Amino acid sequence: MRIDVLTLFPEFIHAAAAVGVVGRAQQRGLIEVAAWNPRDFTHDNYRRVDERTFGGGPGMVMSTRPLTDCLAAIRTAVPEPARVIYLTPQGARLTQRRVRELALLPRLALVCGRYEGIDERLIAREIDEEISIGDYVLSGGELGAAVIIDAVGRLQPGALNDADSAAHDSFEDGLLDCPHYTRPEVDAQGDAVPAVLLSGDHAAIARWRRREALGRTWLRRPDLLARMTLSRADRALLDDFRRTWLA
Ligand SMILES: CN1CCN(C(=O)c2nonc2N)CC1
Repeated sequence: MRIDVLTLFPEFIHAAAAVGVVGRAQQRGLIEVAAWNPRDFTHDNYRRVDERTFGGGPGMVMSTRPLTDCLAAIRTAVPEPARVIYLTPQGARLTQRRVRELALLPRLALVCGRYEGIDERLIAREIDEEISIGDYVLSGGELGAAVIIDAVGRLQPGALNDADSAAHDSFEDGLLDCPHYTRPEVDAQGDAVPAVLLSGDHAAIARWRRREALGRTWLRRPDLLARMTLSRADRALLDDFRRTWLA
């Protein structure tokens, strides 16, 4: 997969994509991340990339001409067409389901706005999809781009090894992840690892993990549970968790 990022801060994108699983995926040739700076597509002495907004009021808007020329260069950089995504609070909230769909595409182009954003006509003309990473306002789209690069990059075949398995990540099956424990078995405060995890009984461990994932989702994100149709076995595990929790 190739991801092109239009950003005034290429160094941020390169740094975010160079570490961890995504950095390793790049080294393995599983993903390619390229950053493009619209400032390189300006033609004035000051390399201006912002303009005043029509209608007056505070805030600037990113200049359209450098963005248009930068996007044209991105589109023609390689033959593969890209799905062009604009990061914005006005976008659809990013979900793991959408991440899994985006991870299957051959190429993405992520447009990172700064200031008040980009001209609405540019959105209508150039943007395929608007995505928000959450209901809060950031200073630019770069953090959203980094989120997409990481979430999509780690799902590329071969990116994760067993230690990083995405199989039981939160949201992968609609549920939050179960709790995790490592050494020591009993910590300095005297808190012990749940005995089932030390039992070697893999079936019991799997049941415990599923029960905890169901219970944690019920407690923390009932909205996720409401969207699910639980199997008879899951309903029994959740009932057991609820009985214990409410006892
Ligand atoms: C123009 N700029 C405004 C701030 N911004 C965001 O707050 C944002 N991006 O993605 N999810 C978000 N929330 C990016 C775009």
